[in-house]
Amino acid sequence: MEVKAFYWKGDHLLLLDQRELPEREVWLKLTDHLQVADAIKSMAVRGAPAIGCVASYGFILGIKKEDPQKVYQVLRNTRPTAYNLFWALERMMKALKEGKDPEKEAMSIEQEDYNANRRMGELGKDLIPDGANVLTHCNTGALATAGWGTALGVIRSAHYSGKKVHVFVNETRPYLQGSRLTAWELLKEGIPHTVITDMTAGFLMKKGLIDAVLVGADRITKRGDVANKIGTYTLSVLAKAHGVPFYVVAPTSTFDPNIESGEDIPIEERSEEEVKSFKNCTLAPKESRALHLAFDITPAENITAIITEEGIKYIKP
Ligand SMILES: CSC[C@H]1O[C@H](OP(=O)(O)O)[C@H](O)[C@@H]1O
Repeated sequence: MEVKAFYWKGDHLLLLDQRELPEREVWLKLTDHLQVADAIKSMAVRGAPAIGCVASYGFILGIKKEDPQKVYQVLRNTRPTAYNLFWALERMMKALKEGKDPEKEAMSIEQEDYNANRRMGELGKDLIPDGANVLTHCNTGALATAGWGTALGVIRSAHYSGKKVHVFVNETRPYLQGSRLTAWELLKEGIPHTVITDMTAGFLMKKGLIDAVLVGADRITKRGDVANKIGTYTLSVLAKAHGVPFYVVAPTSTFDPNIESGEDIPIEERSEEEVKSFKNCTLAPKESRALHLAFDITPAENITAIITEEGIKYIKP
């Protein structure tokens, strides 16, 4: 059975609490938009496409009792970087204004995202040679989307096409989306993988042990700059220095048509506490300051290709 991050149940949303993985599978029953907003803000659910889908269902729950504009704003204000959130909420508000069934709209958003992931998997799998060692950052799998995944979806598709693919999984401090979530997904399906600390990737590239890097995206600008999990930019510089192909995999719902340069993308800054401790484990003196930028910007010049459900855009030869 495929991994799912959420299930819409008509009058509530069942959400897998990703803060509890990999030790526990805890499902939250969300019955109003405030609970959904809190789940997004606290990263019980995360991942640009998943956030868009879940916010759409939160919008349905909210407008049963609240003014749609208020509901829209509450959900919109949860996290500032992932464009899919705004794209989905604008689509829901438009559907409402046009007299369409909002529940059908939200379910279409979910189904379209899943279909896009499968399509990107089919397109992207041919870029992964049989026997390849690939590196991925953060979590871009079923937990970050409506299912299957974006970058991890390409890796899944390559695996299920019969190719031998091994995945180096960047742990991705501080939330550990890689070591906690990507490894959990890959283990469930028996896809070979090795968790590494974030600082290991460059040395593996120098030793010729990485054949390609595949990452997701939270927002992509008109010129092809990409906002993604913090550490992505560093990986892109290392990949460029070592001649390793660097692929971004994202549906068209991640593309922001209003922004030219990545410098104009708002970068979420999260609590210092999330850097200085993890699940009650102290990682730094409580008196020390910490800087917690949740995303960074990778310039188009560092990207080999962007894979979308509409095709593969080669940024550079
Ligand atoms: C399939 S895109 C997932 C994207 O979202 C992640 O961020 P977060 O876990 O903070 O929501 C990361 O940037 C991934 O690439």
